[in-house]
Amino acid sequence: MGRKSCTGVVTGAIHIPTVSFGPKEINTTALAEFGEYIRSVFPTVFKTSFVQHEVIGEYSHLFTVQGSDPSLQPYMLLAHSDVVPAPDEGWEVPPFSGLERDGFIHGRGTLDNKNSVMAILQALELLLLRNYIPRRSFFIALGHDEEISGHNGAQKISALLQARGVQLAFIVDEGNFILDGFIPNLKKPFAIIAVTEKGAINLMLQVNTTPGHSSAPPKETSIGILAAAVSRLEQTPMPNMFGSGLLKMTLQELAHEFPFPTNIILSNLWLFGPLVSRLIERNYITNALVRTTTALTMFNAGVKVNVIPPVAQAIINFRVDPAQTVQEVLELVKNIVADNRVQFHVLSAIDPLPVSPSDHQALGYQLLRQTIRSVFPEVNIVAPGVCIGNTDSRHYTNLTTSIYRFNPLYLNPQSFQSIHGINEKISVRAYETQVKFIFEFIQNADTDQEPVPHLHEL
Ligand SMILES: CCCCCCCC/C=C\CCCCCCCC(=O)N[C@@H](CC(N)=O)C(=O)O
Ligand SMILES: [Zn+2]
Ligand SMILES: [Zn+2]
Repeated sequence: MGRKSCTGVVTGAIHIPTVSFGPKEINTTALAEFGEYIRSVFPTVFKTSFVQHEVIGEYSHLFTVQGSDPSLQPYMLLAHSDVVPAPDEGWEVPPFSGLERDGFIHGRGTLDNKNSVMAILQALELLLLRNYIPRRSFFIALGHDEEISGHNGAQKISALLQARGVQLAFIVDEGNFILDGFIPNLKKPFAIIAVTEKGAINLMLQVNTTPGHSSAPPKETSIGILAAAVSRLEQTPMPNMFGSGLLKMTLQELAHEFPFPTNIILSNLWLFGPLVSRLIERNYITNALVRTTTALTMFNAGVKVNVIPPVAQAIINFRVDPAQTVQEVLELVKNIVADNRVQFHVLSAIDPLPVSPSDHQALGYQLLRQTIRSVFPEVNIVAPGVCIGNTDSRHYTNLTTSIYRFNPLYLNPQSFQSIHGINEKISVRAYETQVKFIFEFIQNADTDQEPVPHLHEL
């Protein structure tokens, strides 16, 4: 390890404002500084002969850790160094201070996702310092533009590895967590490994009308027409897809942890499915698990107080349920808006990602499960699920069919709100446990043992 303490390295990382502001706006100075920073705090990683380091797309980092046994298929760990903006307002401590107080490191990126960047490199640094030589090769890919698409980071790394003929056994990225307090009546935490992620559409709606003097307004303006259209969309949720999704499987795995009568209800979803799906959609977080969500995120109109606005534009961010496609959602949207004065411009669209295997033979899934059981022995349930956000891992479907999105951290509804929100923080203990998790995971990936079917209680 360099000159800094275990958590000191995170503090320093948070301090560098690697903010992705908009589609093409990144803080290149901070990203370059971040590159220098990781070199200084993880010297062993950078000087080890069997660890190759490359800078891709100017600010992303690819590490190739050459294992001693070429017969084992390599895997890849992902994380990203950029963060979303964080204006000072509402924060208990300035978001880029990286202050350590009361057992927590505070600041933007402590959960999303500098914690993973630093924990992966720190775990590798510690292993190398102990002269550990991995058997299975692995890659570490640290994107620099995940929050605005991953086109210059993850996408370029993916293309480069494909050109080199690399195929991966599996990928582990950010995504789901060990969830605590999301389901009423369920006191115990449970780990969800996301085996797919929702799709996304950024749709711009635009209305053009003839400008004129505001003293004699027309019956409807571009703002009024557009406001009515977006309001219809907000008031008309997309269909509840509960019956067709992975969530049913997740809930069945959780069933026996609930007290009576919830355990019976969840074990008999063929009967109680409609009731359960109505309960799930009542909460805004769990609602995101049963349908395509509709978020009105931007609205622009008007040029002057006394001018009838010629153009009004709104952007809507949809997160597409894995049981639907982008095309299906766009059809539904057009039917809901039902006004041909409203133009549709799809700014970007991604279909939901394929479902990765989670059976007994799925190496990546089983290694995660095994490491969760070892590092978090109090967590009884590990189940596959859906990631409601998008991750850099979506750019790597050309290299593997096994993509798992899991952060080895506890998450409660309050900390969930801090991601992209205010007062994002990580406890020192949680960060140290994340390092331990990766430290063990890398070693578990080197064991001979193939995942073996485990016995089920009868
Ligand atoms: C029965 C299960 C209950 C589960 C409750 C759901 C709790 C949700 C838990 C974690 C979700 C956290 C999502 C993190 C995704 C982070 C990735 C991200 O921010 N991506 C951005 C950028 C992008 N690439 O588009 C995004 O906008 O999605
Ligand atoms: Zn992230
Ligand atoms: Zn994010």
